[in-house]
Amino acid sequence: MVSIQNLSFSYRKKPVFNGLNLSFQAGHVYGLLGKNGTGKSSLLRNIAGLLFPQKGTISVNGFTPGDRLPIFLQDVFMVPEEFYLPDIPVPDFIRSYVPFYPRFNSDKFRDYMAVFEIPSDSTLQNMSYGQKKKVLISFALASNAKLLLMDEPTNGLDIMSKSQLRKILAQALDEERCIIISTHQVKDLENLIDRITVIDDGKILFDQNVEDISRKLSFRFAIDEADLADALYSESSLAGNVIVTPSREEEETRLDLELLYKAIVTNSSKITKLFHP
Ligand SMILES: Nc1ncnc2c1ncn2[C@@H]1O[C@H](COP(=O)(O)OP(=O)(O)OP(=O)(O)O)[C@@H](O)[C@H]1O
Repeated sequence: MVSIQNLSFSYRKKPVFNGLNLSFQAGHVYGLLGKNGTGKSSLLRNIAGLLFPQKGTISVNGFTPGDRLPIFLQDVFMVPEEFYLPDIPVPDFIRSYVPFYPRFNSDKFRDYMAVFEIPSDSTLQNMSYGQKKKVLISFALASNAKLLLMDEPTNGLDIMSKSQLRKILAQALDEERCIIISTHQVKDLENLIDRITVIDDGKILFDQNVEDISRKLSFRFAIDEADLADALYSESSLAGNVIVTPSREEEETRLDLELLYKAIVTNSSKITKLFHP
């Protein structure tokens, strides 16, 4: 659905990407991870056609985002970290924005709002940041856009709302849809993301399916000193040393995204070798 080839992008004085290659397929939820300032938001904005590459190409459903053709825009929805919504009643907001999304589904919008426990006839003016975000996310999903770009969607959501969001996103995913989520709050989206892409210093540090990660890596307590010494990453906790280590045969452990991320950024060469022997 999204194909990025040889992308170079910089702000006036700040190079962000130089020759980035990456693709995103329909039917998946991608977790885009990376340190502050590595370019996650800039990448999402390039994909949405809000920023333009200096070199290279981006193709989304066969369109070049920077052309901003209406037929492209109706199939892409970006939920940015910071956003503005007008101080108007929700029904007026819907009436104003629905014409841009011909496949918008009002019933689904009401369903998502109900899951988030926000009355569909309320007013944006009286809402908190988190409540407005829920309206925007409900709109994004109900738009039926094939590509959903979400920048830190769980920021500002309370604990219950985070699980409501996971539920809604899981419901909204189908084979035609691709959801790319940039986040630091990996725990919030565990069990939802099915491919992890880590960007570091403008490059792809890691890009693997959760299934392959679970097959190749194990997340557990160290058995003894030797086990600890062999680990790709370790962290002490009250219950013992937690480690990320290559899986032994037929060993199945629960993927811990936070530990995985730490292992990737601290020991990327060994992890890369494990996935690309
Ligand atoms: N409008 C801008 N003008 C100039 N430089 C910018 C602008 N926006 C971002 N940058 C710089 O570009 C780099 C990438 O920023 P970006 O916001 O894409 O990173 P990020 O990975 O999303 O960061 P975070 O995790 O903190 O949200 C950073 O070094 C940042 O300082």
